Amino acid sequence: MSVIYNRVALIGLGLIASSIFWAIKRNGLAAEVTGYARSAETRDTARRIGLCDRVCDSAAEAAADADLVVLCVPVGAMAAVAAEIGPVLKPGATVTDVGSVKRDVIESVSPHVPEGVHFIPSHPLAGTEHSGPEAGFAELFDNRWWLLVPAEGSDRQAVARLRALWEGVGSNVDEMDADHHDLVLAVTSHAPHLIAYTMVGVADDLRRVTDSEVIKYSAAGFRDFTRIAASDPTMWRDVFLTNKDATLEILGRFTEELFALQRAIRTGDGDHLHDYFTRTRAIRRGIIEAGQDTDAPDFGRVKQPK
Ligand SMILES: NC(=O)c1ccc[n+]([C@@H]2O[C@H](COP(=O)([O-])OP(=O)(O)OC[C@H]3O[C@@H](n4cnc5c(N)ncnc54)[C@H](O)[C@@H]3O)[C@@H](O)[C@H]2O)c1
Ligand SMILES: O=C(O)C(=O)C[C@]1(C(=O)O)C=C[C@@H](O)C=C1
Repeated sequence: MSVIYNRVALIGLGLIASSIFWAIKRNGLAAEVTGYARSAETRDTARRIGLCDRVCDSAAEAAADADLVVLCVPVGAMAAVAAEIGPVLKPGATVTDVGSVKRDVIESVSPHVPEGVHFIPSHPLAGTEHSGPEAGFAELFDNRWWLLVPAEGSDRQAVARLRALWEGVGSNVDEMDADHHDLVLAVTSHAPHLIAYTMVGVADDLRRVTDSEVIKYSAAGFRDFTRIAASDPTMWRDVFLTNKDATLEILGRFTEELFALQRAIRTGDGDHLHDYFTRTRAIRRGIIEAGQDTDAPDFGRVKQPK
C-alpha cells in the first residue's frame, strides 16, 4: 500500500493509538508518525518500544505540521487536547478522533478547530479490555467496522482520504450521523459494559458469602463479564457521562425487560422464557451468518440442523 498522509500525529498513546501506529507501519500508510502522551512515563515507554517515529514532549509539538492529527485520549479529555493543538494546526490538515461517543466530542472539539482545517470525527468498533502504550497490536482493526461521522458539508476529498487510511489499517468503513451513532453504541457497547460492571460487582459482594467460589467456578459467561468489567475506568466513566441520554434510554428499556423476565420466573411462565430466548438466539445466529463475528468459536457452525 502507499502513503496516504505524509505526517500523522497521535495524541494519547494508549491501546487505540498504539494499534493505529503498528497498523500504519504494517502497510506503510504514512511517512512519519509523531506521538504525544500526557504522562512522562507513557512517553518513556513509547520511546523504549519504538512506538512512533518521534515522541514529542507536548501535543502542540506533535501536531505542528501534521497532515492528520488523531485524538486518542478519553472522551472527557478531548476538549483540552483540541484547545492545545488548535493554534498550531496547518491549513488543509485533518483532525479526527477515535472517541466512543460522538455528539459530545463534536461539541467539545469543533470550537477549537480553525477555519481551513477539516474535522472528521470517527470511531473504530474494535478494542480490548487492556489499555496503555504496550496494549496495541497491528491486527486490532482487521475486518472491524470504523465509523466516520462527518458533518454535513464536510470536504468529501478529506473524508475519502481518511476513509482510505482506516481501510488501509484493515477496517470496513461506514458513515453515520452523530446522534444515531450514540444511540446504536448505547445498545451495542455502552449499556452492555454497564451491565457487565454491575454483574461483576454483584458477584464480588456475593463472594463475601461464598468465599472464593465465584471466581473458582466461574463459568464462561461470567468470565466474559469479568473481561469486559476489567476495561479502563477513566475511559468508561467518560463514556457514561458524555452519552448520558442514550445510555439512560437503553437502560430504562433494559430494566423493563428484566422485570418482565423476573415476573416470568416468579410465576413459572416457561413459555415466556422459552419464546424470549428463542428470539435472542436467532439474533446471535444472524450475526454469525452475516459473517460479523469471525472470532466466535461457533463461526461457520450455525447452519447445522436445529
Ligand atoms: N479501549 C477500547 O476498547 C476503545 C475502542 C474504541 C474507541 N476507544 C476510544 O479511544 C480513546 C482512547 O482509548 P484507549 O483504549 O486507547 O485508552 P488508553 O487508556 O489505552 O489510552 C489513553 C491515552 O490517553 C492519554 N491521556 C489521557 N488524558 C490525556 C490528556 N489530557 N492529554 C494527553 N493524553 C492524555 C493517556 O495517558 C493514555 O496514553 C477513548 O476516547 C476511547 O473512548 C476505545
Ligand atoms: O472488545 C472489547 O473489549 C470492547 O469493549 C470493544 C468496544 C466494544 O464495546 O465493542 C468498546 C468500546 C468501543 O468504543 C468500541 C469497541
